[in-house]
Amino acid sequence: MFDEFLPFLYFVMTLFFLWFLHKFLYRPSGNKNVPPSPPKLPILGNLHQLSALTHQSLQSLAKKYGPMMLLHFGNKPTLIVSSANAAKEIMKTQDLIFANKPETSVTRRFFYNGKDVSVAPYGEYWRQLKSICVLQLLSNKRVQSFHSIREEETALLVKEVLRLISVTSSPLNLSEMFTLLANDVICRAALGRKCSEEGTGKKFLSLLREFSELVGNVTVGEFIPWLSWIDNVSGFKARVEKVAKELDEFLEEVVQGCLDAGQDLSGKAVKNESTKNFLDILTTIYKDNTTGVSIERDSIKGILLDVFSGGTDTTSTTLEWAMTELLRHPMIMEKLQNEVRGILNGKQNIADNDLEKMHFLKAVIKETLRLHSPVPFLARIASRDIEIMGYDIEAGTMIITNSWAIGRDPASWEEPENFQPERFLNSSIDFRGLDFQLIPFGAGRRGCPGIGFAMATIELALANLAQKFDWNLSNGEKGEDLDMTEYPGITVRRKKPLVAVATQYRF
Ligand code: HEM
Repeated sequence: MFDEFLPFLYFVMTLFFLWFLHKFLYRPSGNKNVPPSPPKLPILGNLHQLSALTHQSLQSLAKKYGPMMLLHFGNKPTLIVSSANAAKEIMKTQDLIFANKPETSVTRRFFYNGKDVSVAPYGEYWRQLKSICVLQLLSNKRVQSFHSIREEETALLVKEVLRLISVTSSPLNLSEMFTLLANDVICRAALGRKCSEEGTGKKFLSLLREFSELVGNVTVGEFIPWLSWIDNVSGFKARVEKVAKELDEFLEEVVQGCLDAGQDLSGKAVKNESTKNFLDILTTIYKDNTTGVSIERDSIKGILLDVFSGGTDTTSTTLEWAMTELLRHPMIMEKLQNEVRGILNGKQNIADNDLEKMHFLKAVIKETLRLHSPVPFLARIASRDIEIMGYDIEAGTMIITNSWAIGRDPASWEEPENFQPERFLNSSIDFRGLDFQLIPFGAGRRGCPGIGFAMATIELALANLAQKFDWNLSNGEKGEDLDMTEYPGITVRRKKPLVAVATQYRF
């Protein structure tokens, strides 16, 4: 009889021991002024208070505990930042102290132990990689040089809509189309080829999907190290290993292929500057020791992975939410169509200088990014003890800035939950990292270098869809009934794909 109770007794004793350990390890913070915290549990800390849509849970908690609150993810102290002022302290005033990003065993494995730009530790090598991204891969001039890629891929999107509406009256799956567009534009700019059309490329795209899922996964072992054996038993670590190995094989092959093909017999580069893709540029820097910049082979692969992981889902998600909001607000859609059709005056090809004049289009995109910041969290690590807004933050604390919540903060925005692009028409507020109430691309040293590239793709696609088609929801569904449920991940997409009915606009 007693034997039957033994496991239970062990269980209770283990819990008691862990509670005791916890009490011992979490020393009181003395006379330090720590930010407010919700009550936490032993072992779990505040993890039990988070839902799968973590940005929403953290927004709710911040309403109660304030714009700077200290949570514990397992044993990791984590400062949650939910206001523009606090974000400015982290990413502008004290940017240097918070220039490092947190690493996990998964990001270390995928990003070549920090040899890429997005998770590399702050320092001279990272600065070199970032300047390659800003000045060479994603400069305005380079973004312009990809104009024909954007034009051709957007024309294919329009052609596909025309084809589908000529053969079926079923609604179109816009989510799928935006994913294809974003993948094809980035693949061509990065590798000079379209991954969606050939066997190994298709496999690469499916590996990238798995990669996003794995990187976005919060595993028990990351926050409660002594439970990391669960990640082994569940097969998670084996999956990471398999996907990382296969991604590396693909990237290694394209890098070697470029190194083999990139020179003529005299050793000169075959391509001229205006036709170079990211891979050409990175392999040239790798081979050429005369520029004073040298990068490792792993960094070529790491940066390519950064560009794919940072540039594809974010772009397609922005398009998806923009069209969602336009379908929910037919008057705003009409205003956009009037602007685009008026400026183009029957002209079919949309040039960069046409887009420059489309102020309402730009306002629609800004408003989309305010309400639906595709990457809801900006992560940093405090490199030393520091006081922020009167609170003491310890070295090693993880900082999560909730850019999604800041975009909806009533302290910064009137009627924050409403989609009102007009709010940006007579306003200088922009998303380039200077106005902290709108930071979908982050800010400071670690801010996104791909803003120009992303905007060029998004503006052209949206302008074409608004000019060439009229749009409705399927089955007479009303805008206000459209399902807006979000799906968790590194980028926050719609849970259900966006489907809509298009009618060709006759000029
Ligand atoms: C709508 C589209 C996009 C959004 C919303 C977006 C958002 C972001 C965000 C939030 C960060 C982190 C910034 C921070 O922590 O302060 C980031 C970093 C980054 N993004 Fe983007 N991004 C987009 C498009 C792109 C594109 C098209 C590229 C490249 C072609 C790109 C490349 C990168 C890279 C390399 C980083 C890492 C920078 C670093 O750590 O220094 N992104 N992006």
